[in-house]
Amino acid sequence: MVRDYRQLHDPNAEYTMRELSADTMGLAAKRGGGRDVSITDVQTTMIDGNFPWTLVRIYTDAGIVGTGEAYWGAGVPELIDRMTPFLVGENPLDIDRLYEHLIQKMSGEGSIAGVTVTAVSGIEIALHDLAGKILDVPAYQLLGGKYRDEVRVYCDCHAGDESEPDSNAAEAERVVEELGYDALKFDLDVPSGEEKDRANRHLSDREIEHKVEIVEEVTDRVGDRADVAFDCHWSFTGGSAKRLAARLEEYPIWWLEDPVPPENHDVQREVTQHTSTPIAAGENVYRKHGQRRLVDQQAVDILAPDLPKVGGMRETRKIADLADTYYMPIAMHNVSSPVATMASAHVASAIPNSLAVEFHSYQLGWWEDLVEESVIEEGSIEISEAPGLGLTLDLDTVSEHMVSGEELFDEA
Ligand SMILES: O=C(O)[C@@H](O)[C@H](O)[C@H](O)CO
Ligand SMILES: [Mg+2]
Repeated sequence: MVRDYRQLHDPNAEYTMRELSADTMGLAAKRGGGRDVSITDVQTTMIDGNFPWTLVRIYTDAGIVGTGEAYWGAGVPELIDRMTPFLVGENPLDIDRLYEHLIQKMSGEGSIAGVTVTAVSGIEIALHDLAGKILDVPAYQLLGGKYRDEVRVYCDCHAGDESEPDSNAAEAERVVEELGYDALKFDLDVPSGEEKDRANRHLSDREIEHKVEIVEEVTDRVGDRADVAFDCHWSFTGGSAKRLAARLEEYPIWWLEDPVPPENHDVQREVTQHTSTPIAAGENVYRKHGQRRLVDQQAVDILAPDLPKVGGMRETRKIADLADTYYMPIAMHNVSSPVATMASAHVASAIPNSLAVEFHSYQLGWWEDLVEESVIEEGSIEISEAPGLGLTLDLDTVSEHMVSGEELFDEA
């Protein structure tokens, strides 16, 4: 016999597991859904975008298909192929259990933990899309409902338009005025002179002053209209990062990102605690277990997990809740197609502490053509009430931009 909350009120009531699930099935059926669904297949295809975006589709015996996306990485489609037998026959609504199941199965096989988590993330997102469609609710409802109808998006302008002498400032102005963003990011590790490689380098004060100039030009030009972050791509030593961050304290910057390499959280913490310049990091850290240390150690001011890499939608929700116990905002890193961008937006809508979600592909004319819906407008994403992620893949555009040798998905 199974005890449940009804037995607290009616001690004589007894329900078996079968009766309980029949009850739940009845509720779902009334909503037009139904719990009696099994996974039949999982397919992937890769798009030649800013990165090789890996789209994932989960097929079911109810004819309902869920779409997700994994962050790029070597071997991700192969890993997803290896996970498919662990999913076939399972109920796609058991998202948390299936997530754990895959993590357990795949680590048992000795795969590289990081990329395996990336592959699981793509599946986890597709399960949310699928569950939303089965239950006929938008994905944010599976995560606790909405804090906000619109999610703020910041535009990663990379290194600016390199044909312009003051390229960052000119591009900042263009993106604010023509594209309607009020939140931007620029690279601050653009190679110049001897700074050729992206490693953890010691910076001379001359090099630091060059970076200060970039920050000054951009914030002078758009600082009254836009928040601007600067990304260092984990390039500097702790000592140089501290000196740079201290120098930037007088400028109105949103955050300084990844000044030091991601492996050593103690160095990250040292930099963050040494300066009033807000420090963000997190895009290279996996699962709540990795992110927990950044939070607990207060090693960052702003946490920047990448949803289709860190473990998916529920994992990001859990990480956001951990961060919230330290009043720490979440600025989701995102370099994905519209699929994982929309997954990030649903989570950003459902968590209390979302600051903004990144958009990395403003120079790629066909990014939005991958789906039938409009995604980003005037620097924000409106969360739709359509079931699941609320997106329909445009298979013609997918096929046009597939990495060579990839196969198109089966029709739903
Ligand atoms: O925060 C960002 O968008 C960057 O760190 C990108 O992920 C990086 O340039 C990819 O190699
Ligand atoms: Mg970054």
